[in-house]
Amino acid sequence: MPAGMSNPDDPTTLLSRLEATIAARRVGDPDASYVARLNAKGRGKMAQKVGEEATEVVIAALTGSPEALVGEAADLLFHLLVLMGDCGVSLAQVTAELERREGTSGIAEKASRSS
Ligand SMILES: N=c1c2ncn([C@@H]3O[C@H](COP(=O)(O)OP(=O)(O)OP(=O)(O)O)[C@@H](O)[C@H]3O)c2ncn1[C@@H]1O[C@H](COP(=O)(O)O)[C@@H](O)[C@H]1O
Repeated sequence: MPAGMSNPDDPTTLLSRLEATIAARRVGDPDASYVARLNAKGRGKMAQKVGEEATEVVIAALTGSPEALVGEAADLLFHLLVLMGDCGVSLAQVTAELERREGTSGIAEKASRSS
């Protein structure tokens, strides 16, 4: 583990906890909660934030430091979870889809689409 890093939870555990926090805050006070504020602004704003954060990830990857990419990737994952929650899509559904794909080469999967 890089020096100065604490020992974080398992990534899936942390993302599940964040998903639960987001669900709880959604109905909170927009003056006190960023999630509640995003919820009050609606799905369009949530989707816009995902687009913005994705662009910032691209910029950090191409021109920034690895540390900058860490920050932008965290922003993107957070905003994606907010948007998914609003759409009724759970982290478990996404991990199940990734699990279904596990072991299938992307090259082989793409080739199978044309046959
Ligand atoms: N992980 C995050 C997290 N990551 C980023 N952000 C916020 O996301 C915002 C993004 O900043 P921007 O300048 O892009 O957004 P903005 O100023 O709203 O932008 P525009 O309206 O101008 O587009 C900042 O306010 C960040 O603090 C987050 N806010 C909350 N969380 C988690 O969500 C939990 C609940 O947060 P609250 O709902 O605020 O209690 C927190 O305990 C955290 O665990």
